Amino acid sequence: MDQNILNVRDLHVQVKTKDGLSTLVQDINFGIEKGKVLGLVGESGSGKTVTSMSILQLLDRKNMEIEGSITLKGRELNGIKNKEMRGIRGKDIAFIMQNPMNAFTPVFTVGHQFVETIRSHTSLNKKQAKELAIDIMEIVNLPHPDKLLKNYPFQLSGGMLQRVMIAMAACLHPSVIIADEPTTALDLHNQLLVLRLLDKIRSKYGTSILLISHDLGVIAEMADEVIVMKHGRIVEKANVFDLFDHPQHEYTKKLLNTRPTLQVDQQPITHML
Ligand SMILES: Nc1ncnc2c1ncn2[C@@H]1O[C@H](COP(=O)(O)OP(=O)(O)OP(=O)(O)O)[C@@H](O)[C@H]1O
Repeated sequence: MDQNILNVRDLHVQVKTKDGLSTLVQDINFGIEKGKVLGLVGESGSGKTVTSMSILQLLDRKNMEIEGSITLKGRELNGIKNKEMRGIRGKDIAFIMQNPMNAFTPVFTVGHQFVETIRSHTSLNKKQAKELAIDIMEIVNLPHPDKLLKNYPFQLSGGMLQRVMIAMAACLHPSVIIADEPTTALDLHNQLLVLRLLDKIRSKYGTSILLISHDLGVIAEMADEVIVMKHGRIVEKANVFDLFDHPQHEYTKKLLNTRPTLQVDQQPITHML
C-alpha cells in the first residue's frame, strides 16, 4: 500500500435528499502506484465520476456526505480546506475532462490561459511561464507551439484542444492525472494521439493516471489495473490481462461482450505523432 501515490479507502458518498441520505458510491477501495494507469470502467451512473470528483474534492459538501480516506502521497485530502485543495488541484492532481472546450474560457487565448495556469501554481513570471508552456508542448510533439498559444479555444479542433489541455495538465508534473473519458468526444485519429500523449507523460514523468472510460478498447490499451464499478460499488478489480482473459464477475463478462471500439494495433501510431 505504501508504494501507492494515491489511496482511496472505504469511500462512501451520500447525497442529502428530502427523504434522507441516499448512497451514490460505497466500499470504494483502491490505490495507484507511481507511473501506473488504473482504468475505471462501468456503465453510465455506476459512480465513476462521483469517485473521481471525491478525489478532487469537487463534490458539493453542503449536499453530500463524503466518508472515508483519500490520501495523496500520504496526505489526507478528504475534508481538506478548499484553499489548500486549490493548491493541490492542477499542480499535484490534474484533471482532464471529456470536453476540452469546457476547460477553457472562450474570451482568452489558449496561451493566456496556459500561462496563467502555470503562474497560479508557481512563482514564474509571464515570460518564464510561456517558455515552460512551449517546452512542454514541444516535448509532447504539439506542432508550432508559439502559434498554437496565440489561438482562441474555438480556433482549435477538439482533438488539438484536448492535447493542449493535457500538455497544460502535465506541465507542472502532477503525481496523478485523472482523465475522465478523455477520448470520448474525439475521432479515432485524435483518440490515438491523446492516448499516446497520456502514455508519454506517464513514462516520462512517472505520473499515475486514473483513466475513466466506458470504452474497453481504451482501457485495454492503457491500463495496468482495472476496476469495474456497478451501482456505486466495485464489483471487480484485476490486472488488465486477467480482466480481459478471465473476467470473474458476470457484469464484467457482459461489459466485455461490448466490442472495443479501438483497434490500436492496426494503426502505426508513431506515424501520427
Ligand atoms: N450531485 C448529485 N446529486 C444527486 N445524485 C447524483 C449527483 N451526482 C451524481 N449523482 C448520481 O450518482 C450516481 C453515479 O453517477 P456518476 O456520474 O458518478 O456515474 P458515472 O459512472 O460517472 O456515469 P457516466 O458514465 O454517465 O458519467 C448516478 O445515479 C447519478 O445520478
